[in-house]
Amino acid sequence: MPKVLVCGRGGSGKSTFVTMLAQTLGEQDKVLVVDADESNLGLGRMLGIQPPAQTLMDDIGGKKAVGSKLMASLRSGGTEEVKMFAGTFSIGELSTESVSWNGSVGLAQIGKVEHTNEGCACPMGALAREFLNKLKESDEEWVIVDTEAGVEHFGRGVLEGVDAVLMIVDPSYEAVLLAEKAAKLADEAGKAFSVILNKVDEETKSRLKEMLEAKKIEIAEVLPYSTDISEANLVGEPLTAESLKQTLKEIITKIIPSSVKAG
Ligand SMILES: Nc1ncnc2c1ncn2[C@@H]1O[C@H](COP(=O)(O)OP(=O)(O)OP(=O)(O)O)[C@@H](O)[C@H]1O
Repeated sequence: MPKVLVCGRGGSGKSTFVTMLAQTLGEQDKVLVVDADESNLGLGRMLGIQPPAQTLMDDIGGKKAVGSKLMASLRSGGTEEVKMFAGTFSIGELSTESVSWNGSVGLAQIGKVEHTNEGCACPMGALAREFLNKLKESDEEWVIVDTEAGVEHFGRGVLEGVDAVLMIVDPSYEAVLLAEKAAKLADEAGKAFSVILNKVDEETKSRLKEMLEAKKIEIAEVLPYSTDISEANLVGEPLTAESLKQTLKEIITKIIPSSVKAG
């Protein structure tokens, strides 16, 4: 199954969507959710999964070690390749300390900003790129990547190892502009790109459709504003995808038509 990267502007609903998609896919397959947002702390809570004991960054020696490898590569003028993993690996080979499982859905975190003045997030971007490039999922496994707001991860090449990019667009002009930029960047990288409208009502849905169609951006699906979702997030409860399950299945079918099995 494919690796899917979910992006969007801040607060558009990326983590909410990733959670519900993972729950829906988890009914039939194994799903690894990769949290590539170094600032946000809420994904584990939404998924109802205790975050893993350590991040993938900790697992390979910490941010300083990765930063030194990046510096060495820069000093060599690019001749010294940055290698964080010896070769390819499967989901099952990831250490138990760096993935937490709840049934068929697992959560891994690239790394988090832990200290003031700790420097830029480039090591996280480099790690996310190599991790996704070298992780080989089977036909029964999905990888869903939750990203930081904006398009920085496009610049860092995080999408290199993924198969499809889903962009969450909430009702705002900024989201439309970002969708236009993300569509161009995904096209440049040769990745399938689809837009999901989120938190819309009938009025905002048709306005957004017009604006995106004018920019030749196709809308894969529409998720309405849901009071169940906003209430669960308000009190910090895990989310459930029950009311939106059919829509999510349609989204999955559009990403990869053969993925939804009978029953
Ligand atoms: N379909 C929806 N209906 C109602 N509220 C929603 C919906 N989707 C998301 N929300 C609300 O929008 C807010 C932002 O959602 P979420 O944290 O998933 O966004 P995000 O894009 O991951 O944010 P960040 O950029 O901070 O990582 C939350 O309060 C959530 O409850």
